Amino acid sequence: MKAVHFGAGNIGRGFVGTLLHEGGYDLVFSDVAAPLVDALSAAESYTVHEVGEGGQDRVVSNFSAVNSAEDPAAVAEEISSADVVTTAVGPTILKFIAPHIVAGLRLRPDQSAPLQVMACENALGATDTLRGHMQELAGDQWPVLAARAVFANTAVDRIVPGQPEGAGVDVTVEPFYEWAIESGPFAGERPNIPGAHFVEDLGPFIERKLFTVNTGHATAAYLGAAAGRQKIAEALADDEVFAGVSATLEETSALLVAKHGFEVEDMAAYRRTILERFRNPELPDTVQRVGRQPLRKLSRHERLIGPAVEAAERGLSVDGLLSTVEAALAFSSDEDEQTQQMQKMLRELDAAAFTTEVTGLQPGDPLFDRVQQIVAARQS
Ligand SMILES: NC(=O)c1ccc[n+]([C@@H]2O[C@H](COP(=O)([O-])OP(=O)(O)OC[C@H]3O[C@@H](n4cnc5c(N)ncnc54)[C@H](O)[C@@H]3O)[C@@H](O)[C@H]2O)c1
Ligand SMILES: O=P(O)(O)OC[C@@H](O)[C@@H](O)[C@H](O)[C@H](O)CO
Repeated sequence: MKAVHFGAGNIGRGFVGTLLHEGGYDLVFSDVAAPLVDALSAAESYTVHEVGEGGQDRVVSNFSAVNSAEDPAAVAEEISSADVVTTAVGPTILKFIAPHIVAGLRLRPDQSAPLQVMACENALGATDTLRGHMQELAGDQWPVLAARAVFANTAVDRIVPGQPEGAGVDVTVEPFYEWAIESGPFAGERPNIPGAHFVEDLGPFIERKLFTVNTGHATAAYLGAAAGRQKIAEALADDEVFAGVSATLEETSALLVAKHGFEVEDMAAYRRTILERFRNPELPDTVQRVGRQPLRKLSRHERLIGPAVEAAERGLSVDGLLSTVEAALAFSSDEDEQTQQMQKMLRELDAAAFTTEVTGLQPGDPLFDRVQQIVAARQS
């Protein structure tokens, strides 16, 4: 069995690649970072160090690496004979992955079992987004190519921080993981991924993950940065940040209970587990990594505005979520392009234009006025 995985970064090596390896797949990593591809090509194995309670080392082997920028033909060739394709590149990069999968499907023999495609990104319906890009590219050929693949949305959860200098291709991760995959598309022939669970309706799972783990994480990062903390664990040790994260997560839990019927006690237990994960003192995770790309995180269907709009429509509290939005606007980073772009937009656009462009909220939407006021206050 063979799996081609796009994005050999933190979660790619530290989670998706690890589980695919443990499921018996020969792995082909595809990335555009030449030093990373070279390092993987030169390595026979790498070690995933799980740090924190119950953590152990896991060794990943039987992999190769291809640079998709330098050798797209080799990537297409690998996909033509693969069983599974996964991605962990970031939601905005999926449009650059689509041409490779389309090229691979063109080469794929009709009698092959359908290629199983799963985008493992922090976004609602990421695989649907990838398939949409592919369909657009394939044009009239799409019905033929689409018959050669199945597409399943997934929700992946494991905190994989940025890796320290000199770690090579080894990865430090938390012991916890969860991978939920839509079962419907597979018609019985599911990929062999130990520890993954298959669900008929992914909607509640991905929203529970994105609007709890990622909303809470973003809140810890933005409030933590405002309080001068560098590590996520340090941010959580600050009583005010902790109170802010807890308040925000109570709001998203109330929404998830109302919308999907999760039990109140189950959501409380889920929150406790997540807060413990954030507090893991052995995990070198930073507010800079977790707060990266604030324009994506402030967009309409993402972890802050997404649940805030739905909570407001139900008459639920959104004060905590809006405090996180306020802190996000103050976020600064020397490394992150989007953060600098956000600061530039705050300087150049008026509050109404910024609110519309960044959050997707329109005048007349329930939260538009409150968000616009937060933006205006930031600009004054
Ligand atoms: N790190 C985590 O804790 C975590 C957990 C769950 C989900 N995710 C999601 O996984 C995705 C990746 O996150 P990450 O933390 O691993 O980021 P990362 O930056 O460590 O890895 C992304 C990798 O994608 C590569 N890449 C960029 N453009 C590419 C292209 N066109 N083709 C092939 N590879 C390309 C980069 O070179 C990099 O190696 C994001 O969507 C993120 O939200 C991350
Ligand atoms: O990857 P992002 O930028 O969408 O979000 C940053 C973190 O919240 C995220 O990477 C988490 O560590 C991860 O989603 C945990 O499963």
